[in-house]
Amino acid sequence: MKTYATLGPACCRADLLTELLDMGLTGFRLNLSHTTLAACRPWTEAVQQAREASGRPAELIVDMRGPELRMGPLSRPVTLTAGETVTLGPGGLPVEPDILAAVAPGQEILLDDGLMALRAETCGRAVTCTVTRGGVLESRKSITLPGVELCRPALTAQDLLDLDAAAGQGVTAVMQPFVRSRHELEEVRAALARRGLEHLTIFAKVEDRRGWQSLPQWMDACDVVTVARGDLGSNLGLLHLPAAQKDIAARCRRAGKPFLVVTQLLHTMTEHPTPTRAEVLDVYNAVLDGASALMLTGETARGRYPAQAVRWLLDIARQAE
Ligand SMILES: Nc1ncnc2c1ncn2[C@@H]1O[C@H](COP(=O)(O)OP(=O)(O)O)[C@@H](O)[C@H]1O
Ligand SMILES: C=C(OP(=O)(O)O)C(=O)O
Repeated sequence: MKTYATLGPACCRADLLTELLDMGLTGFRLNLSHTTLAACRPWTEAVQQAREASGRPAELIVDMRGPELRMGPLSRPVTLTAGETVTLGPGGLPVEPDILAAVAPGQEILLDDGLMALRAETCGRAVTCTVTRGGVLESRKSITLPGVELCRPALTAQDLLDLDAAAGQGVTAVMQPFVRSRHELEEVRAALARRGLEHLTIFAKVEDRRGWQSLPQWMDACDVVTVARGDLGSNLGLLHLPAAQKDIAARCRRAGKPFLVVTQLLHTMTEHPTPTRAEVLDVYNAVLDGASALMLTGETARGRYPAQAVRWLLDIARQAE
């Protein structure tokens, strides 16, 4: 079983990363939706120090921006209260123009993997919305328009710059968001080949219905299918996520394809030192369903108990195996 932890302010110290590798963690993921590779040099150096201190190779996966929809940067968190009106776009919260153009009145808009929700009221260059589920919105959180699909390139200009820096920063794999066709994976492979990085592993994230349904057409063009339950849950509706995960697992098993399960595996451990029974069962079941890899996100990137979360992940996986 391969196990990964997402890098973030809560864990990026060489001594802690070494401890995680010594426990048996396979490697780390850097989510480039929140940063650039160049800006993370101190973190990638900490990974290199941990490799040397532990004597383990430690994979380093960069998760590209790709076609994923994100809120723009915020200088500080914004509290959204149910019932209030909020503006997206010029004069309001930063959102890219192609997202605003795709919104029609009545559209549901989910923020931060569905933690918060809005309903679009009036649309134009800016979109006014009613907050239907409140919360605290932080910088560059995910934005989902259920049922709407934007046409975006597989790799952003920043992704290409990040790939330029990959060889010099010890990157071993890329994770491509919102894969919906072979074509996108071929673009990623070509971008890697142009940089002499054809040896990098490609993880392909299933994040919406089209990605799920087209899986048989593109599965063999990646190395590891990734069940990205954050966006997949928001796009399908949370109630449809279990069937989707089971179906993807079954298809991967039949094809002999490795697959990774990620997001909220041990979410409670972001704030608490132990997981819930439900989380322990979820991880155990993912292993029984044939997952070849598991990945923590916020638990290690920003949580209070990164080392304990990794310990639990490894222990549950071993117990299941
Ligand atoms: N490189 C980073 N720099 C700062 N904060 C980060 C970074 N990566 C992750 N985080 C924090 O950890 C949270 C959980 O990580 P992740 O699941 O990868 O992000 P998201 O939920 O936004 O897709 C992020 O929302 C962010 O608050
Ligand atoms: C891991 C995921 O991707 P991201 O953190 O980029 O939303 C997910 O959607 O489950």
